[in-house]
Amino acid sequence: MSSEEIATGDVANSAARDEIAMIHAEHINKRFGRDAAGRQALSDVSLQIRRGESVAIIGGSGSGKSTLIRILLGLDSADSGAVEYRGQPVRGKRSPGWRLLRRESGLVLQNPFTSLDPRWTVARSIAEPLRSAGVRGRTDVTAAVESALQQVGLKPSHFIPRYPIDLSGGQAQRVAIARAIVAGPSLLVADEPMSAIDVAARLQILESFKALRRAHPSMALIMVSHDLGVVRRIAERIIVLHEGVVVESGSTTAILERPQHDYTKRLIDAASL
Ligand SMILES: Nc1ncnc2c1ncn2[C@@H]1O[C@H](COP(=O)(O)OP(=O)(O)OP(=O)(O)O)[C@@H](O)[C@H]1O
Repeated sequence: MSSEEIATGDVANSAARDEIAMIHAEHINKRFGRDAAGRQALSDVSLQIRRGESVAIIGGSGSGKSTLIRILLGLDSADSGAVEYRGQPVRGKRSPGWRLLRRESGLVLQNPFTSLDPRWTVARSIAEPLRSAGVRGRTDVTAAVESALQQVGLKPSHFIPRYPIDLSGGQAQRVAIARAIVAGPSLLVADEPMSAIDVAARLQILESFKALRRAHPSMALIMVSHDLGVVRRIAERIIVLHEGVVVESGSTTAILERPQHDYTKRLIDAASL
């Protein structure tokens, strides 16, 4: 398809464009604080995420990674620029793109204990997105919860009755991942999913993500990570953010083995210390 065909932007082309970019973000700017002490968190960020691809967003602390993810998911608004999900605008909670994203995306955060309600059993936490989506049948919900637990390598009969307090950090994070994928999302977003987990359990989390990608080849994964070892194992493409600017992006091999930008070179050097 030519770029002219994509650029026409009519409804018929939305589906075609979806094949090319599931998420399409253009010229995103975001500033926190209006005065001189304010901070330009993102400057003119444009990117596309395709169906089924696995993309890592890397960058130092404060480079704008979480802000970018929040804007892509419609959880925060940009000052200027546009985000589309499957050809639909993501602009506030009434926008069609936001509604689609709410149904079709799952989010995994750094600390699983903040995303799981301590008063709820594992089964209830995992089932909650299904219930919000209107799935009511008890058998359907139980089957989906069990399947989600199996997909993250947790034995359903052991984990279904437990509460978060009975889980290790690694187990809790896998429950949080099960919750994020239980409704069969088209897009899974993970913001530093391993950084609060002890090193021994990180491999299991990584394996869970890899197994999910094999089981759901059309699901896109966006992962924010400081850990270039993780990024190398999970991502096909890397976007490098520095002070709110995309300084470089490309295939994982190209970025990690032949970085062009000094900042990327410094990140890679620091990771090998
Ligand atoms: N709600 C907010 N109010 C004010 N400033 C904010 C807010 N959220 C983020 N910032 C600032 O915007 C910049 C980007 O923050 P962001 O959290 O996106 O970075 P990050 O790359 O995810 O960092 P980290 O790796 O430390 O989580 C930082 O300077 C941060 O202090």
